[in-house]
Amino acid sequence: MLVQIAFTLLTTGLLISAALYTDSLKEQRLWAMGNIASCLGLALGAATGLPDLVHACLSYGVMGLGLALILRGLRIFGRQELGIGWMVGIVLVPLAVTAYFTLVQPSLPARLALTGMYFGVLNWVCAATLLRHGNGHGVSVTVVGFVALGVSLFVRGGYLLVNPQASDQAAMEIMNFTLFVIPLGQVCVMFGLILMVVRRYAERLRMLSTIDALTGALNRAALELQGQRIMQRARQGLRSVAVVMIDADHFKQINDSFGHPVGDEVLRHLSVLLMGQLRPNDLLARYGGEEFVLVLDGLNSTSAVNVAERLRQLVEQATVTAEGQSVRYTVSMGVTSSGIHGYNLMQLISAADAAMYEAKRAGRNRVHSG
Ligand SMILES: Nc1nc2c(ncn2[C@@H]2O[C@H](COP(=O)(O)OP(=O)(O)OP(=O)(O)O)[C@@H](O)[C@H]2O)c(=O)[nH]1
Repeated sequence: MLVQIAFTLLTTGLLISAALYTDSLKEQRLWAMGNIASCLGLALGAATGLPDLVHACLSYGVMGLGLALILRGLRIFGRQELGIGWMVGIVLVPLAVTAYFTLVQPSLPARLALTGMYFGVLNWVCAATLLRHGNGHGVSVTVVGFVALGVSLFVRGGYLLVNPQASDQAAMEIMNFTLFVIPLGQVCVMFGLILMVVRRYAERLRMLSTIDALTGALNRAALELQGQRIMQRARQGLRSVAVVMIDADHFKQINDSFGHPVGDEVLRHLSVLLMGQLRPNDLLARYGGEEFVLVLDGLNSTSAVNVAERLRQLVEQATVTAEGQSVRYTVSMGVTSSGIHGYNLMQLISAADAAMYEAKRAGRNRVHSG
């Protein structure tokens, strides 16, 4: 048990130290607190000198709290919540079992068996929660750990319930099995949780480095990287690729008349509207202040002009409401494709930009191809 506590403390230390260096994840803090509570519960279980009921309630209550915190972290990891009511319930069940089998119908084996089986089931609930809401190596390792912990706690509790006085060979084997599996399960859970945290931070970093914070569209660097890939795949598959440059008309006037925050809202609106119309392989990127680029995989210039015209009309018909004001705006678009300028992304962007300026010169709120 000492090794188990030492290992849990070590991994908790890792979770906490990672939290100190970065803007930490809420689930990471909950898992760290849950681990500390579990260790404390285990240590209290081994403590002596306290009245039996107090000793058992403290130990099981704190262990229950540890698992409730870990389960809450797992739900948050899966973008869900676990209410305080559920957490209190999770802690109260082992307390009620302990009180019943100490005060009402005293039986140490029944108490140990039922609380063990209960903690086993809670570990399975943790595994099921993760399986429903997560994926990746970290999740697999953690699920294996929770399942192993659940099996060993449940089997040990179940055997004790059926054979309260057993001290035969089978009892020894079950004890040896659980003594081997529980620390192993704990190791899997701890490493799995750390892997899951690392993956979340990697996802966060990738988001920050590829997504434009204001509009949610790709940023310019991501456009260049992902756009090149689309070009390459399209060239190999002998498909056409179209590029559309989109620029909000008289945007300076919108900022000047309604204020910068309303201008920001207009940009967000445009981005959401465009994203809602894209197919999975298309790209939308914010190219500059009020300029966006669309990369449309598999479209030639004629089809891309039709798409652009439909988008232009959608923007023209929309009203943006922000800061208590209603704003209508229009966009000018330039369209080109690989059929005219080849599969060089930067060349296509620059041709689409030139076509867009033609649309501006011709009076704005229109689509030009070039
Ligand atoms: N609100 C807001 N404004 C921005 C942002 N980025 C750039 N702008 C503004 O966008 C405006 C662009 O103005 P211009 O380049 O003159 O273009 P325009 O007024 O749209 O005129 P045309 O393109 O010729 O129709 C500038 O006033 C920039 O300050 C942003 O993130 N938010």
